[in-house]
Amino acid sequence: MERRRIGILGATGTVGQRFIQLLENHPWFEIAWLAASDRSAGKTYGEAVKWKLDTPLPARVASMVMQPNTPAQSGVDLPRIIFAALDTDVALELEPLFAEAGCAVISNSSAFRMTADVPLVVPEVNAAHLPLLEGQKTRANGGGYIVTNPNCSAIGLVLALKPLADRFGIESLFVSTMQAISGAGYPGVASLDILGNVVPFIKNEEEKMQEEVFKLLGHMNDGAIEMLDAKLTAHCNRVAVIDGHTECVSIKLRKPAPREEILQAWAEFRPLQDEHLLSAPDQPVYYNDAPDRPQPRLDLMAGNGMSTTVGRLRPCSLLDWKFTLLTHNTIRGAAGAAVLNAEVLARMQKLPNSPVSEAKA
Ligand SMILES: NC(=O)C1=CN([C@@H]2O[C@H](COP(=O)(O)OP(=O)(O)OC[C@H]3O[C@@H](n4cnc5c(N)ncnc54)[C@H](OP(=O)(O)O)[C@@H]3O)[C@@H](O)[C@H]2O)C=CC1
Ligand SMILES: N[C@@H](CC(=O)OP(=O)(O)O)C(=O)O
Repeated sequence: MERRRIGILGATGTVGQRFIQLLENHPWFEIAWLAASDRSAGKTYGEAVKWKLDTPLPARVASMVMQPNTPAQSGVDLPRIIFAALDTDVALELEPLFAEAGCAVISNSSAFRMTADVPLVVPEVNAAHLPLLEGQKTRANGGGYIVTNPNCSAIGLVLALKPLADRFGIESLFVSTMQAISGAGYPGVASLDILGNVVPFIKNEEEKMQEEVFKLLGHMNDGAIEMLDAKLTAHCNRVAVIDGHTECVSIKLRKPAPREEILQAWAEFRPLQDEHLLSAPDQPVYYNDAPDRPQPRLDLMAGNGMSTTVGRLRPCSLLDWKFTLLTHNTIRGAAGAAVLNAEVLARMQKLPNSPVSEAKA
């Protein structure tokens, strides 16, 4: 695979830092451009960032100069692949500018997830939706486009649901989340609000989970997404955990589903196994049969943070079955998901040329 220059927009934030950690030694991508707010432009990355990860900030990246955050102002040769980790209101304004400038914008934000011609993708679940981006390329003329990954709670949920949807069909679903504080970005939730506490509200989260799951599990029909026809209700809560979103799920299926067949559906769910993608975990849904798992402290890094761990499958007296799942919100739920989307686009030869040899500085 030819190595490509990439940029990171929102590089100083919680998700931006994960991008740096995941991409610094990535054999297909080279970090060549960084930008965030006007507060950061002109500083070195090391000066602009409050590095919060438990691996060292790479020295090469620390010395890079943060660029202005619009394509027209960029001082160095703009890469044509941009990983974006911006707040939604900022993404609404900036992401289209980069797409119109001919960039593939691989976005984390919710700004365009539900836009009809923007793919909302988890590759194991709905890589078949990626051709939607062709409609955007026609409009923008420059060959740029936006591809999005879902809300971090929706990602873990659809990984566990997809094998069940395919084998048994989903009729209705109840999900209650316990979401880590890193999901709120930095500095996020005040320590006085969250320590020793649970906050039963995350703005817009329940709405996003409810609508995104239907698009993710929908089917392409005549060039558009036909949403999943099911009922879903979500309760979203913030808990005093640093990383890792836990979700308790009760589900009603359309066909009888014996326990062994559900476990088999998860175990056999390896849709990307022949694609040789660097960030794809061998086992996207890992079932842990211990009675008290999954737990954020113990199961967070399954599949290098890219697997969803499921446990506690048991009958539900209201619906059919219930289980618990855990997903790393800033890796599988954010930066890792976007990197995997880019790897799939690279394999499909849908990424613009962004050759390393053209780098100016
Ligand atoms: N945290 C998580 O688990 C997940 C987050 N997401 C989504 O990813 C996006 C980023 O989240 P997160 O990293 O947590 O947020 P943070 O608040 O930690 O980081 C925000 C980033 O955006 C930059 N920024 C702020 N204002 C502007 C601006 N006007 N122009 C350009 N850049 C700006 C900041 O730069 P500066 O340092 O200069 O202020 C910073 O780099 C959000 O849309 C979020 O909803 C998605 C999935 C999971
Ligand atoms: N809102 C999520 C993080 C996230 O995924 O947000 P968004 O859907 O805006 O990208 C959380 O607080 O944990």
